Amino acid sequence: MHSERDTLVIPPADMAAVDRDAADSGISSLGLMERAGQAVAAAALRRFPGALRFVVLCGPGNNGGDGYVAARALSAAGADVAVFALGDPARLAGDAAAMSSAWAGAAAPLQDFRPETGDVVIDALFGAGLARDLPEAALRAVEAVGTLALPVVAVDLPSGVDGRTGAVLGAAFKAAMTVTFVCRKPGHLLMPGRSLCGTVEVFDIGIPARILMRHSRHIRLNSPAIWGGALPAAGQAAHKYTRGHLAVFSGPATATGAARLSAAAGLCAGAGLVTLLSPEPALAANAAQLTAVMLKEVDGEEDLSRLLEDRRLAAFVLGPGFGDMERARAYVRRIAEAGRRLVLDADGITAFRDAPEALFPLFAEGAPRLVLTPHDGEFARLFPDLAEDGTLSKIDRAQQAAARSHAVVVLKGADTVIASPDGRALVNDNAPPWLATAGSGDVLAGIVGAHLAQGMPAFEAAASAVWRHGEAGRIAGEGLTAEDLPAAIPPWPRP
Ligand SMILES: NC(=O)C1=CN([C@@H]2O[C@H](COP(=O)(O)OP(=O)(O)OC[C@H]3O[C@@H](n4cnc5c(N)ncnc54)[C@H](OP(=O)(O)O)[C@@H]3O)[C@@H](O)[C@H]2O)[C@@H](O)CC1
Ligand SMILES: Nc1ncnc2c1ncn2[C@@H]1O[C@H](COP(=O)(O)OP(=O)(O)O)[C@@H](O)[C@H]1O
Ligand SMILES: [K+]
Repeated sequence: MHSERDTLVIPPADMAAVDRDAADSGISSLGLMERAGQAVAAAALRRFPGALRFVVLCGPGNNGGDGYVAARALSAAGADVAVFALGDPARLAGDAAAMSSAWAGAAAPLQDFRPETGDVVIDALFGAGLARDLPEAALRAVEAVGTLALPVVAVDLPSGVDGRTGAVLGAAFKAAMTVTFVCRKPGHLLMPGRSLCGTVEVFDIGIPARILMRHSRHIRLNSPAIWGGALPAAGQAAHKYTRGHLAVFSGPATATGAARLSAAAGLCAGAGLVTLLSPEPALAANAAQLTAVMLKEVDGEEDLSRLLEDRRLAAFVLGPGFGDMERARAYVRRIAEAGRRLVLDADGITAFRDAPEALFPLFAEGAPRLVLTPHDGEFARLFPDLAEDGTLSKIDRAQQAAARSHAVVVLKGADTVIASPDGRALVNDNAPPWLATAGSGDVLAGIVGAHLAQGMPAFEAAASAVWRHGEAGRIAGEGLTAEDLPAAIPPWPRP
């Protein structure tokens, strides 16, 4: 399990501030670079002991500086090393210049690099400072290395990956492993960057936690270290109502399965009771399929109002297969007015596509009570301007959406981001690709609902649900269908 420091995610601009603070407090930046480059060399030797030659590609900034240290360390370990430089090494400045001078071997121009089978490439062209598309010589190197499928060890980030957004600038190396320093950067976690990093090793080069914390902006890797303590303990005396009562709205007779998936997941995720609220025409279809999940007819606002008199109904899931947009909006209003907690998914989100401003004020008061679980398409319906703004990272988008809606936003995908209106954001990395299957999102909504019903704060409820959903995907394995997921939800992780 991660320690809290292991979960830190710091964007490159804030890392630059960390570096400045470290220097101001008397920490030698040259020493940091030495440790960074040594760590790269050690990792490369460990992972590729049979390399015929290490080819170190050094860029024009400090990432290149790390490369020169790695070249020296690999050479000192007896390996065959060749260095190729982008730009004239004589024009390097500061620490990178010092490390280039300390490299006793030659540095040929990058244009002369001809990869050979058996090479292991150390990519030290660009890291945190990449500011625009890769230059031509770097693009050619990426292509040549890709053609021979040579293993790449990336220093800090695969060159071409934007450390802030995970976007590819022109082209990028596809690394077998990435050795980064101090903590993860968003580009290691956000797609497509994550898929280009290979295994990520985070190396502590000795920057004290007090400096890191000063510049960390509440972005973390989603991990039980963050929310493990958020589940209220079920004492010996617990009964089903103390474990929370979740209600899930069913769709019409022809579309009941999605809500049943949510309900089943809610029960498996720990809600004491789950009731499916069904319109009259869908009662028979639902009744034929349910056992532990209870069934109740709710066919209009009056039925719902009566139901809301039962204060034990703590949390609701609305959206999976729901279908009726007008009724969705009316139900959401009732639930909000009754002060209940709501997971709004799928059709429940789409119902507000033309009028998101009608949704947000309903849940504006007090601690967040609304959890929105959009995929990218649904997100664009509620937040079209944020979806279109190409300068924003996925983390930025989720954070701004959460602040605007006063909801916890779960922006789904391979790199699901969970954001709170108070600015906290988590990036999830445990979901296997085979979770992308019809109905998988319905299961997630049910898990979030179960956590809300148990009284967890909305952010922790959502984040832990995303993590358990990812674990369930791993446990159920490749080839799973959404129906396999509820039974695979792992127990609550105890630290
Ligand atoms: N605390 C830490 O984490 C530590 C970090 N360390 C290391 O420092 C690295 C960050 O170093 P960095 O800031 O010098 O940035 P880096 O990526 O080398 O590139 C900057 C240069 O590239 C240039 N440039 C940019 N884009 C370009 C393009 N497309 N095409 C052409 N040129 C382009 C840019 O020029 P400019 O944009 O100003 O014209 C500038 O000259 C970090 O990734 C890690 O490896 C360690 O040493 C130890 C401690
Ligand atoms: N490539 C992927 N890797 C891992 N998880 C994914 C990937 N693509 C989607 N997911 C997850 O699968 C689920 C799909 O939900 P959703 O898009 O609502 O589909 P559905 O409506 O069919 O249930 C989400 O939890 C999402 O985060
Ligand atoms: K790099």
